[in-house]
Amino acid sequence: MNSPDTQGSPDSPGPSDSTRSSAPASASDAHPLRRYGWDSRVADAFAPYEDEGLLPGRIVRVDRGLCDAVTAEGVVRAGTAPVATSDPTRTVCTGDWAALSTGTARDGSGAQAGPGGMPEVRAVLPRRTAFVRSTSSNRSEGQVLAANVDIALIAVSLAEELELARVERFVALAWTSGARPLIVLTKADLVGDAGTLAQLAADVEASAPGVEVLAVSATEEEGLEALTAVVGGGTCVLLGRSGAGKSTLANALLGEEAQDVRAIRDSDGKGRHTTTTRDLLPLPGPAGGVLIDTPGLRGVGLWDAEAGVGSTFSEIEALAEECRFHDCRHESEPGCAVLAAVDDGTLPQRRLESYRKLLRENARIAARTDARLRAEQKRRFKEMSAEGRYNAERKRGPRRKP
Ligand SMILES: Nc1nc2c(ncn2[C@@H]2O[C@H](COP(=O)(O)OP(=O)(O)OP(=O)(O)O)[C@@H](O)[C@H]2O)c(=O)[nH]1
Ligand SMILES: [Zn+2]
Repeated sequence: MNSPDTQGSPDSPGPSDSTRSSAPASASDAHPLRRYGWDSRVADAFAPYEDEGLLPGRIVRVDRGLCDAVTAEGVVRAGTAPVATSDPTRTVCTGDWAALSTGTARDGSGAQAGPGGMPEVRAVLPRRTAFVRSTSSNRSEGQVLAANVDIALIAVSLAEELELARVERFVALAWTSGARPLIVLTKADLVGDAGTLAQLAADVEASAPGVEVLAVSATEEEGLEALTAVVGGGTCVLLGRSGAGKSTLANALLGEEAQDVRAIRDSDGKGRHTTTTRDLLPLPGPAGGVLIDTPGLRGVGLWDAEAGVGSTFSEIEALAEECRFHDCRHESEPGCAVLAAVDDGTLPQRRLESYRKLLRENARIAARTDARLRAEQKRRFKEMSAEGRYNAERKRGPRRKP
């Protein structure tokens, strides 16, 4: 689900926002990018770049060598050469916060734009969270699909039999990214009675300890208010199998704005040259927030997901603490608390099997990955997420090119 849009669209901050921008960019409340997720943490991370006359922006779309970023001046097309890297986990991606040179900074001190006057991404701010997928190439590397996601909405259709292992897989993916999973049971109108609905929700809840579960019906407009309240203000993505109702949910969340945009596209068939798609769309409503829906994200696979799998099966990990052997594999070891729980019926056999399967899947992907490259990526990712990294670098001097 992508909504095409033109530059300077109605949902980009307009003139009224620019007049407010006489306040310093670090004042997060009234910031023109507030509805795109600007908060005090982003403001702090951006502060040093503001001193350089760069503009903050959030990446709404990336394609080869170029990106679209929403800034206080609207959507700008920018080059990404200054932040180019051979590490696919570090390439600029949708959802990233960036420092841009546009040559038109408000106070006139704007850092020069790149070749040909093209705005450029000069730096990518540290990511809070990231969805990374394993690429299908032999030399497996992680490829980052979306950054700074707060909530992963996992659409699970109630129109068909629940596949709990699939739900667990998506939950593991969400935890791995650093985002909070939220399970949305879709098509609740197709469930016969309230008792059945409650039972289905309970089954899902048991498979996702600590994860909120909401039932909605897009057709009956039920549960949408609760969902809107949860996602409002944050950055969310949609995960779920084909037909789970993701597009329908996206439309419901995006509201009339998205439909208006679609109407524009439909009126001229396949779209105009001036029309570009966006992978990051603002949510209507007072709280703001955005929905990221990038190609590939919906079908993302595990990558370096061991901890995420652990969080998904937290009750198994807790039981494992009680196993006699520290390195118990919960297969046939004496004194295994996990197997004991299966025996006495407190842990469903299905759960244990699902846990093993996901760990195996993750291990397979890890084995495929060049170990050295992976260690390097991991180290850099840690670095990137470390708060205050930028400031530390400033004190140390400029960063060496990788
Ligand atoms: N009855 C009912 N049907 C729904 C509801 N939400 C979605 N559907 C239907 O379910 C089907 C699949 O919905 P989509 O939103 O296209 O699902 P999707 O997850 O985006 O599918 P992909 O694009 O293949 O990934 C469509 O025929 C929808 O009309 C609902 O709340 N109630
Ligand atoms: Zn054990």
